[in-house]
Amino acid sequence: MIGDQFDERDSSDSFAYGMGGNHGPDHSINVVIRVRPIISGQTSAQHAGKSIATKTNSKENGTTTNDPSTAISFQPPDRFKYVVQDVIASTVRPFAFNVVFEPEATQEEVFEHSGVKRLIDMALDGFACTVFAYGQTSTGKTYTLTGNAFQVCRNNFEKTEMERMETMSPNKRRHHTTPGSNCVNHQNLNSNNAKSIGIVQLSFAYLFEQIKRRKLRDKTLYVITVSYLEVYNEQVLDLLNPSPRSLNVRWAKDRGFYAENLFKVECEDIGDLEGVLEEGCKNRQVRGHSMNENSSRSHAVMTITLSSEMSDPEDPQGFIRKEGRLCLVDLAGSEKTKRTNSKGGTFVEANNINRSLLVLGNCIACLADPKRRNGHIPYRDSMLTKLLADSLAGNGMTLMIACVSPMKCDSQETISTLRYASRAKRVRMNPVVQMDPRELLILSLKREVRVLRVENNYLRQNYQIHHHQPPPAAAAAAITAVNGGQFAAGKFPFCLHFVLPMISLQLNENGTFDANSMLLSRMENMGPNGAIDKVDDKDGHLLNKYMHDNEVLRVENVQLNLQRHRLIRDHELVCKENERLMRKLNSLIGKSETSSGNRNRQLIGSAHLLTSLSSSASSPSLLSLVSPEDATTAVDESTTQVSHNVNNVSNHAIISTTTSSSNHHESRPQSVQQSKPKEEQNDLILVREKPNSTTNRIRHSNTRNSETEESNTLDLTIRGKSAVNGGRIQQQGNNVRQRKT
Ligand SMILES: Nc1ncnc2c1ncn2[C@@H]1O[C@H](COP(=O)(O)OP(=O)(O)OP(=O)(O)O)[C@@H](O)[C@H]1O
Repeated sequence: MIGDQFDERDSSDSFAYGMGGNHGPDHSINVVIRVRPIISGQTSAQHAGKSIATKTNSKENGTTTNDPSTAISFQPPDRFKYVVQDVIASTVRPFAFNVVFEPEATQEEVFEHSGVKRLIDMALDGFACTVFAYGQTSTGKTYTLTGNAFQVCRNNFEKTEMERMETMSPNKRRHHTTPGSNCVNHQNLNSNNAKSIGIVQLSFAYLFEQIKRRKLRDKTLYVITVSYLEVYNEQVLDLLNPSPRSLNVRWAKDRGFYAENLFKVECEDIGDLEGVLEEGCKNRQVRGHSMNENSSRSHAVMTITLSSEMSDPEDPQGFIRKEGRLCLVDLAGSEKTKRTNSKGGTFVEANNINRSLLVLGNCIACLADPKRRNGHIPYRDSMLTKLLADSLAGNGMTLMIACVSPMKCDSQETISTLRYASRAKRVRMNPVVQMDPRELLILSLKREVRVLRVENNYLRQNYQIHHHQPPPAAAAAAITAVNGGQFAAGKFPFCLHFVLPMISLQLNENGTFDANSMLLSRMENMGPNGAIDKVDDKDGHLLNKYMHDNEVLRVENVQLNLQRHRLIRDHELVCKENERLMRKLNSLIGKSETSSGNRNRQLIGSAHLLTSLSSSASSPSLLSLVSPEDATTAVDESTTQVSHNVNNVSNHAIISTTTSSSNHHESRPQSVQQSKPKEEQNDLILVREKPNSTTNRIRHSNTRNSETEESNTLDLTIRGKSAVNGGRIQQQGNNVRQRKT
């Protein structure tokens, strides 16, 4: 094997849950290459001199040389690159893939390192996963998927059938139908060499191993159902229920394209699955041509549906149900009819195969092109692309195993297959867990209830509301009012008309109501008639419970939010009022300055303090952290405190200058203006040391004290904005200096 083990980068955790609306991270189709060995018989005259050994390379003196006879060679040190000789154009074409299986690779190695195991794990987790084998005829697609056990058995069976038919009368021969699955049974399969089984059988074993492990680990229970169909000459035939009538392919919004009336078999153990595989292989259209004596003439699609049920880790009474899917697709090989010598029926089959593979190529080309990806994709041009539409661009994960021949004579086809594969590598996938819409709704409601509870607690804490449950009657009344009377005592009509009114309850940050995107997407997923109209008793009970919790919390949260907005508005009004008062104060100061002189300078200081207080009170940090009510109280308190401090400043100043006055100890900011005696009017001059400094220095000088003839200066340092934000002004003792001049 060249390259790394298949990229195991993602765990299912990284994917989204949903029904297609919920988008997870982008992933591209994974592509691995398998080079078939030269098989006995190919050294015939047809291939003589053209066959090649794909033994990769040899190193001579540190440089790499490739065997000139090989069509495919690998180029160390870049192990992921290899070149294919284009015999006709006499050039080499470089290609790069993450994983390339050399001819010596065993079936087990392919299974281990191709990434199939990871896809099975994802399917068990609820994703839709697809493995498909693509390539020219006779490159080993069927061998890679199912080994050669069935081919050997089929040959034996066909031989004995021919012999029996020859002994029959013509009339009997006409009415003779193929017997059941007697030719290939479980014993047959096991009696074959283990190497001849393919990754499908290995997948079955791994699947049951994992199911057993999960059952023990988290008590997950799985129900496995299998369907098996083929697309033969553009007709869909059921391989488990053979009938000359083909199945119709229909399209539904929630399912995409699907084959109508397809037979599904429930499988309980690995034997059942292998029986289904045998039955399908036996009924599949196979014919020989000059390049492959067992050439598949149809595209075969086996779909294993994995319905799981596990207990919800977040709700001991609840269950999570998912529906994963594993699709195993063995495509018919592209062929040049000249080389395969196809005639008659085989020629028609070859044309149909080539045409459907061409349409598949066109779809891949569209999906791989970022400009065309979102435009029209021609899925409807063939039955194959209709059935693979989901695997190509749906919400699952896809692995392409591109099989190529090592022969030089096949180099053109090999190059074309590798181009195809390179293009497929660019197709982006969007894995989403497949869940029943009803289950998904329950899960999303549960999550919503949890989120609403957190929000509710937060709001209660912020607004210091201590009762934990809203009054049920009030809440129910509120819900009834909001839902237009359709809420009836815990019983919810579960359809669109119920969901619609809930949308009107969503309140955005601006205080206006808008639609809830989650609910909208839920509505979209429900389909026009409300796909979840009917609920059974158990689910109905759960749904009612979560819907009820959800509604009560939602209504309560809306009320709390309204309260919050009202408080914010009140707070803003208080701030505006403060500003208005400030302006009034300033104008009063201006008017009285001429008449009152120095006394009013003191008020300027107060005004500045109030201004800064007012701005700090309306700061967003305060609003966001403290409830408006608290904030308002804080503003009031801080105003009072500032007033006190202003007063104290004033008093200190006065104490230091006019020691005889005692009235000032009781004075209030208003009284600073009104009741101060004239002879005690002091100068309060606000001096900024630096224009942007946060430290303001208040210089106080009494020039009016004519009695003592003293001019006292008081320096007060007020901690600037930060202290003001806290609603306090701190006088720093060290910075209070009295100076006698
Ligand atoms: N890796 C391999 N090891 C051994 N034998 C192989 C391998 N790959 C293919 N073969 C053999 O090559 C022959 C052709 O393989 P197979 O039928 O699987 O090709 P195919 O691509 O499915 O062809 P078609 O498209 O015509 O159905 C078979 O006899 C098969 O046993």
